[in-house]
Amino acid sequence: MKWNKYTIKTITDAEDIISSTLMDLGIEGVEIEDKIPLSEADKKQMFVDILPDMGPDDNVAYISFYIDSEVDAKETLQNVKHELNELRSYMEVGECTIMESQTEDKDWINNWKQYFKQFSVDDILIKPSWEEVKPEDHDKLMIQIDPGTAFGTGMHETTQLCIRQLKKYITSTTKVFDVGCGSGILSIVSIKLGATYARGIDIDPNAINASIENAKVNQIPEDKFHVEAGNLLEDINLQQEVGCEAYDIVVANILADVLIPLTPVIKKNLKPNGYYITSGIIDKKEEDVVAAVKDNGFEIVEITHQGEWVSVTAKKL
Ligand SMILES: C[S@@+](CC[C@H](N)C(=O)[O-])C[C@H]1O[C@@H](n2cnc3c(N)ncnc32)[C@H](O)[C@@H]1O
Repeated sequence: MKWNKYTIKTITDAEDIISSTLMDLGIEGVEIEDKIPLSEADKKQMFVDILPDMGPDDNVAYISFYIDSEVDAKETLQNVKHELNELRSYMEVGECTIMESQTEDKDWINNWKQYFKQFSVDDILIKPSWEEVKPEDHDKLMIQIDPGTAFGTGMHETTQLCIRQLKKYITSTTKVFDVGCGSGILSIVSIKLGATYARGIDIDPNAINASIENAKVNQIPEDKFHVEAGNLLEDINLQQEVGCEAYDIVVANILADVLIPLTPVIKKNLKPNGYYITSGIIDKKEEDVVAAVKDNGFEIVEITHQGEWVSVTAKKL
């Protein structure tokens, strides 16, 4: 299916009202480009730690929407122009010119799937649920993942760093707490490696559905894996509910800026001598995380690297 792309040039202050006006006109999904830096909350959710320099905010914003090229867009465009003129009568909306272009043939929701191919982390095969296992991989430990819109195909360096550390410390009696579970990949790998139980939490509600579905596809028994939505950093009830000194391993693949304040919380959840496996740390922030971990009474066991990413594994003393 080909799509016509319509891009409105406006100003940042008018982004919200124009977006909701477009939605009121039945346009589903808009794309906004501007130079406003991401908020701290956006950065955590999107797993972006260090932002490219975009230059100063020039107050210009572009709002794009898409219409199936086979559908007559004349009436919709007339309505859009009419509503933009209405807005202009009582607020500043900038130029509000509309540029038109045609996009490639794309399935916006599923397009990323062409880049997710099966791959191995040592002797663990991680494959999209829609691919077949190649004959040469039949003796590997197989994990099937469909992350949907949650984070966690396993292809990211930080996920692989965590998997390699989990392999070193999981035994048949290990209970794992997977903080920021995303697709559930680290919990599923833990149970497949022999852990007796895994508990996942994530602030992203999409992650919960993805984790439940992925656990089913990987035949994880229901009593071995529980997952729920929540913010471990801010929800004190959740911190207590997940259990004090309840886990042999806490794995947290989250940004350094979240890991640092999360470390004293996680210390309470870990059993004495338990392992704290972290990643999501960009190399420039390695020292900050190491310092926070040591300050909270952990002993650093190992620091591993892949590309520009770092994993710090520590033991609760
Ligand atoms: C990089 S992803 C990791 C996903 C998966 N564990 C993996 O290794 O591929 C980080 C996840 O942490 C979640 N997250 C960020 N801050 C959190 C918090 N305070 N409490 C719980 N989850 C959080 C995000 O929503 C995101 O799904």
